Amino acid sequence: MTEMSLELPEGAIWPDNIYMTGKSEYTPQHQLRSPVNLFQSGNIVKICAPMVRYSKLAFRTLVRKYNCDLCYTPMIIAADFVRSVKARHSEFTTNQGDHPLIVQFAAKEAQVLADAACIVSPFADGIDINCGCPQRWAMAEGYGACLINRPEAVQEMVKQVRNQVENPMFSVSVKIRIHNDLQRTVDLCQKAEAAGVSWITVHGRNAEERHQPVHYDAIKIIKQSVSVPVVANGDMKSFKDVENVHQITGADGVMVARGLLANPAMFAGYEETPLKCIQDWVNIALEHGTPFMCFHHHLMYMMERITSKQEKKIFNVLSSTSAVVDYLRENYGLQ
Ligand SMILES: Cc1cc2nc3c(=O)[nH]c(=O)nc-3n(C[C@H](O)[C@H](O)[C@H](O)COP(=O)(O)O)c2cc1C
Repeated sequence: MTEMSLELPEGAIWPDNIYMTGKSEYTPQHQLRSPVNLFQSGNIVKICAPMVRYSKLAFRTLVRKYNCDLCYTPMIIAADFVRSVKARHSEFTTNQGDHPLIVQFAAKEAQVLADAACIVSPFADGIDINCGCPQRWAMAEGYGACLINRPEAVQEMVKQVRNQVENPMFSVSVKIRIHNDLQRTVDLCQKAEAAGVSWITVHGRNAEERHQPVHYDAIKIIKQSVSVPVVANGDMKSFKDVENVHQITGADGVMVARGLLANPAMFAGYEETPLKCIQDWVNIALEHGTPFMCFHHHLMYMMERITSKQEKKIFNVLSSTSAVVDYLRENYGLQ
């Protein structure tokens, strides 16, 4: 398969016959946009986290305008993706400008993950294995954070993707939480490294922790224990936080979720969402035909810090895209 298949119109969904061709060919263009190269630049790599319902194509397009270097899709269940045409169509949409892009999968079986990786490999730059989701349903299914206790299973998944996706520049990363006993996390990371993982993202909390302070010291120890790049994640709300965490941990990259929802221009150094960014979101979302709920939720997040209680009372209950656009025009002069 060639780059031609990337020339579908904005927001197009890839036809199923393209998915099913499986293995992709390696082309020099892949090398140019390899995410692994980003880590070799020496600059801290700024990453938009995987976020179910939120890190979709329209939002990725927005954050890329504001200095985000690398974007993740929301988590996709690999088994459903491989099995169901409907799941593929609803879960994965991309376009030509959506690079570098990592598709994050929830998986527990190496062959299923490798199949899913082969399907997306012509259209993305890498896949990530979710080893951090602490939600009860995910753990019960054997996905997410319970994988940090199965280092051999993680190794096998990394190896199978490496062996079965032909493009050598295609990345295979993992996103983990930490153990109470940090030595077990170090062991997991070293095993993942031995299996050929491209980089490791560490959300510096254990699977039980929610709002407790992030253990940046643990991320620092992990960074010192492996040679592959390490990405720090957790509680960065401003560019200053990014710089602090970079300094404390020595991490090669930073991954941000809620900070970018609140201010998609954060990586460009803005302290709060600039009006220009809100206008960009309106333009991008309308262009992509973003469903109202998603369009509105993002605006509520972005405007949280810049609107009064009174304004929120009105804005948050608006119930159609046209009502939101009218409100923004009348109150903020947006188009
Ligand atoms: C709305 C939302 C959706 C999320 N979805 C995912 C996901 O699909 N996969 C994943 O690995 N983590 C997911 N996370 C966790 C984040 O990627 C991140 O690890 C966590 O929020 C800590 O980073 P933060 O402090 O920058 O928000 C999600 C978080 C939020 C807030």
